[in-house]
Amino acid sequence: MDHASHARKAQPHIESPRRCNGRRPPGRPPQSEDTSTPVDLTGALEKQAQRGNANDLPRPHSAANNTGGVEPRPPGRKPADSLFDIPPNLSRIRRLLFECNDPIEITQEEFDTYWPFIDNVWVKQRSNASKEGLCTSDYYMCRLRRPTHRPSETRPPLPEGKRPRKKRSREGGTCNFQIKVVRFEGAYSAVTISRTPGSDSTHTHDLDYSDRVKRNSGVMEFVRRESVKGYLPSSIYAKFQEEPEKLNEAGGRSLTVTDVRNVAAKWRIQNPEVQLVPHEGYEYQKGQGIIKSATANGINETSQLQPQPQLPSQMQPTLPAPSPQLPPDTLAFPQFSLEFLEPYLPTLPTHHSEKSEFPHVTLSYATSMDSKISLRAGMQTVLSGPEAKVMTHYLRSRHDAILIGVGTVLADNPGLNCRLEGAGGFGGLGRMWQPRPVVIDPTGRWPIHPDDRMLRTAVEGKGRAPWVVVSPGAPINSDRLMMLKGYGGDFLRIVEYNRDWRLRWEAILRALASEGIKSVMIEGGGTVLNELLNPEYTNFIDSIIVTVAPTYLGHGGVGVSPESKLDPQGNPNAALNPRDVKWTPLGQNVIMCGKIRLQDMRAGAPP
Ligand SMILES: NC(=O)C1=CN([C@@H]2O[C@H](COP(=O)(O)OP(=O)(O)OC[C@H]3O[C@@H](n4cnc5c(N)ncnc54)[C@H](OP(=O)(O)O)[C@@H]3O)[C@@H](O)[C@H]2O)C=CC1
Ligand SMILES: Nc1nc(O)c(N)c(N[C@@H]2O[C@H](COP(=O)(O)O)[C@@H](O)[C@H]2O)n1
Repeated sequence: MDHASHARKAQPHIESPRRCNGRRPPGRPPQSEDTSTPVDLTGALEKQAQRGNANDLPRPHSAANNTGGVEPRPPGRKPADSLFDIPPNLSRIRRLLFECNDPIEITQEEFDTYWPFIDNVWVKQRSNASKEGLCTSDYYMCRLRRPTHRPSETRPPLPEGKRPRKKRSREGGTCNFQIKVVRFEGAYSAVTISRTPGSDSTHTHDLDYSDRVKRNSGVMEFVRRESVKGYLPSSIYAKFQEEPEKLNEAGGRSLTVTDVRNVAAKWRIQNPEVQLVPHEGYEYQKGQGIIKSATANGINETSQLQPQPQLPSQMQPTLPAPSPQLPPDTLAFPQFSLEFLEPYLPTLPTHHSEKSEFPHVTLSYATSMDSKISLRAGMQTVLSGPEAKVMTHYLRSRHDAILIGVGTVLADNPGLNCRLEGAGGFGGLGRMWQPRPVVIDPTGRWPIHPDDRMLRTAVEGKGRAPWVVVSPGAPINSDRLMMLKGYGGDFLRIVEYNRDWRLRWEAILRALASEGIKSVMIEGGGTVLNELLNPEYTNFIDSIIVTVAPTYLGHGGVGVSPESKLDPQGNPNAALNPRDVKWTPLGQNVIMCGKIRLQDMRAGAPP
């Protein structure tokens, strides 16, 4: 984006699946099965059924007995009028990828086609990459590994007159099912999916239960594609319900109109002037919602799944409607006081807030005792305990933007959203409390893929899509531009450099302010923090909130340490001393808060 422009009306770009040529990767030993042609999913399904370990899986239909499972058409095409382009055998392949009875080897293209329809089942735990980057292993655990509720003794007492909410516990308790997804890239590309040694052999629940807990991104992508055409969410929802077998096959049986609204809201925010319309043959009627037009088929047929007829006001229920089930990664709102943070935070916005030249800047990161923020560059390292993590998400909710360098995106694949209960997508409306992720990527190193957590988070209505700060020479072709814009993100070109051909932070911060960002929390990584802690930039930093962990990560870690400073006599001096410092223990961590800026450079700010 030209940083003064707000034109974000691009149509979405759907990436085509990557191709592979079926060759074995160099240096990889041949396996007992012939892997020179990767096992195709339907073939794997056949084999499982023949070995008798496919439980009650039906054998694949042939074209002759195709009663719904096999689609006699290639993926990526859909019959006229259908809102779904469902790949062949989807429901059975979803079950295969859910059960993971035997290791499965598939092509990258098959993985890209089917994984979005089953990703709701899994939560990624960690990734390992080989030295050459040709092989990556991603470890996933079943999303239902965690319990739904806290034990009652840790729950705070309810205010007087409030009835305890009925909490359903998880079907079958928690689930210890874990898988490993190994990808070989390069000339040959293949993906193997297998259970990890520590995994249980089955889930404690069925696939339908996972689908009820969370919608998969394949289904949400169908919703997004329809939303960007400017249709009313209730109309999209009604249209989906017209194809129940397709919706079920894709795992979307539990799709709600709220899910559709959340996806549509993202596009709507950027296109407020567009008048949303029902689909052709539908109309909106007060009190009835979306109904089929009388002209459509000669009858005035009310859509079955639409809002209930309204009750007269005296009959409206007095209790609030039960909260929809929150996503499993929701963080409970802190029950401990975070008051100590207040002096270091941006002031809460008012209607009269003036536009400043620069936003309030908070540096916030977690460090070891030896000032390392990760074990090594490119490796995500957890340093915050549960309480400090909740604090970080609270801090995210208090800033308009969260900024990181591209090194951190590539290392961590972060969500950069606020997952506190009550934030948008976690029980809150729209994008309430959700900050804008900002990535400094001057040379366009981030490939930007729909599977990236920041994009997935945006699609799921649980965060905003990122703005990517680039330099003028960054390779941004129209596909990348359209894709990022399609998700609600954008590129921000900065043309001011310092002596070392680095982007000037004043320029980045000024551009963010001109886009309406009044506060930005900078999380890292090492390169970004080390630059900003130098005297050249410290007058742009308002405060610093550091989570200190009781560990030494050692010499190989990514360190945070500004350049040394000398006094006028040439003797070494402390590089930076934060002011108004406060230390607060929080669980296993200690939080250090301090102020950095000496004079306020922001236009209109008091001296
Ligand atoms: N514990 C914690 O709280 C946190 C830890 N981390 C960890 O930090 C590590 C990543 O740190 P690191 O590798 O240093 O990466 P960074 O995230 O700091 O990104 C560095 C890259 O960002 C670009 N960049 C940053 N500033 C500028 C600028 N002024 N002008 C131009 N480009 C700029 C450069 O890209 P280019 O090279 O393309 O020019 C640079 O190489 C990861 O392991 C991550 O897990 C990250 C955040 C928080
Ligand atoms: N506060 C804090 N503590 C840690 O221990 C960390 N490793 C980080 N890392 C930062 O948080 C990002 C991950 O965010 P999501 O949970 O994916 O939203 C990561 O990219 C770092 O910026 N922070």
